[in-house]
Amino acid sequence: MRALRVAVLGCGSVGSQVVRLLDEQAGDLTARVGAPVELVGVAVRRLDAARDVEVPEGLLTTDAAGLVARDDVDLVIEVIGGIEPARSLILSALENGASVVTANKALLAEDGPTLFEAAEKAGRDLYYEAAVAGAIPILRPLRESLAGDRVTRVLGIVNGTTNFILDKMDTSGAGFAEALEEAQDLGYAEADPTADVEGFDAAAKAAILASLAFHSRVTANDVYREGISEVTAADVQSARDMGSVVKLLAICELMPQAGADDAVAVRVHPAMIPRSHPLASVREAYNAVFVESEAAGQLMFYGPGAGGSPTASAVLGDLVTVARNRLAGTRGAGESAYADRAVLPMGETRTRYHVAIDVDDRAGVLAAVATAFAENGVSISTVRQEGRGLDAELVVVSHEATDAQLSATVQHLREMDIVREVTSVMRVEGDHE
Ligand SMILES: NC(=O)C1=CN([C@@H]2O[C@H](COP(=O)(O)OP(=O)(O)OC[C@H]3O[C@@H](n4cnc5c(N)ncnc54)[C@H](OP(=O)(O)O)[C@@H]3O)[C@@H](O)[C@H]2O)C=CC1
Ligand SMILES: N[C@@H](CC=O)C(=O)O
Repeated sequence: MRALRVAVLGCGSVGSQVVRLLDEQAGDLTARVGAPVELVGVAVRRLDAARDVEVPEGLLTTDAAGLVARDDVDLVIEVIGGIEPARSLILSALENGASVVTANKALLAEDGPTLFEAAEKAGRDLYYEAAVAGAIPILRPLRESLAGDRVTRVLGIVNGTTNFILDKMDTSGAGFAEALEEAQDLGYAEADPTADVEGFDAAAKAAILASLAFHSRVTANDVYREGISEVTAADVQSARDMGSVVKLLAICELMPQAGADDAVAVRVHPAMIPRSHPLASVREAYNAVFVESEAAGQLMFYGPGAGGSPTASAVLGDLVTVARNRLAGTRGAGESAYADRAVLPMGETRTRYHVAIDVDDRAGVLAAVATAFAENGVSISTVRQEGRGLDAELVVVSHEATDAQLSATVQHLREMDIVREVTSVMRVEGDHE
């Protein structure tokens, strides 16, 4: 029986675990695929770097381009990350007839269409389950299990590092900097944590989720993004006071448009959600994705969203599928982006705000604040006032309005004489009423 030949590009956190599992589970993989799976090369940047796995003699190479150009490679696993050389290597692998498995969310979100078109042209598979929420099977359910349903909303905690930081701030009262330091000490956050804390990683994952959920091409540029670096201990306390918790959410929604096809709105930002919401109980570095669809209703997928071994589990799952397809001479479902949906700008997205304001404690202040909301077309849901002597704190939660109306209201408040400071502004998701 001819073996399926696999090349792995990258042998870091994820690649080393892929190489380990290929060795440790060789027997089971042979049984599941229907042919032996043979590792034929592992491309890295530095041959002499310490590795978490012992790579078999003679397989390490710094010539990734040469490895993917070999005509005896059936399957290429790309776990280098970033845009280049990952994109060129994947394109070259497909052109040379190999099927590809990747965990590279940054590349898929930036230039997915180029990769999908190349896979289509080559008649090969391109699978990427590991790119969103690590070990959690979420892309296959969206692409296959829910293919007969109509998904209307996907709400996810898809970045483990920021969930760990926000959870720490919530449980210990720590500030952002202190919680980030702990995340770095524990190895969750990178030395440069920008992609995680500023929401770029979650935005890439949101683009991938939205593309699959709504059968339309959504790229990272279409995603409204705010990170968590501005979230303060006071914001987190404010959330606690109203029975809520702050989470960095990736929100993908189908938005009905009068006389036109539904548009999509995709955003990543910190938001307060009630503690009773299923996503509120997602602690530490765990991920969860909450899917709403017309026929199935509400579904939740939960598990470890990062780390070498969990991510390698998803990579190996794809490897088995792709290898079976290869043996059967078939292809998987491929991309399903038949709908060319408009992307709604953030200003037109409907949301709710929690606003905490430090005001002069004098007659008429509540009426003046209520007027500012009304003049911007925003209806108030709840108001809480606490007098503190000469000043008072007002906490207002709005009803749903467009994001543009809500941010204009905040600007209006900032310009009012009686407002000393707007101390906290955060979007609110889930039913607080
Ligand atoms: N880590 C995680 O928890 C998760 C990661 N992912 C994704 O998986 C992918 C890999 O991530 P991760 O394992 O953490 O990354 P690492 O930085 O740990 O590993 C990257 C690997 O790629 C190698 N490499 C870098 N540049 C080149 C090059 N030009 N040619 C050949 N090899 C190269 C490095 O070689 P060397 O070792 O010699 O430096 C290293 O082995 C990324 O796309 C990431 O987004 C997805 C989900 C979770
Ligand atoms: N940095 C990411 C790793 C997985 O994608 C995270 O923290 O979730």
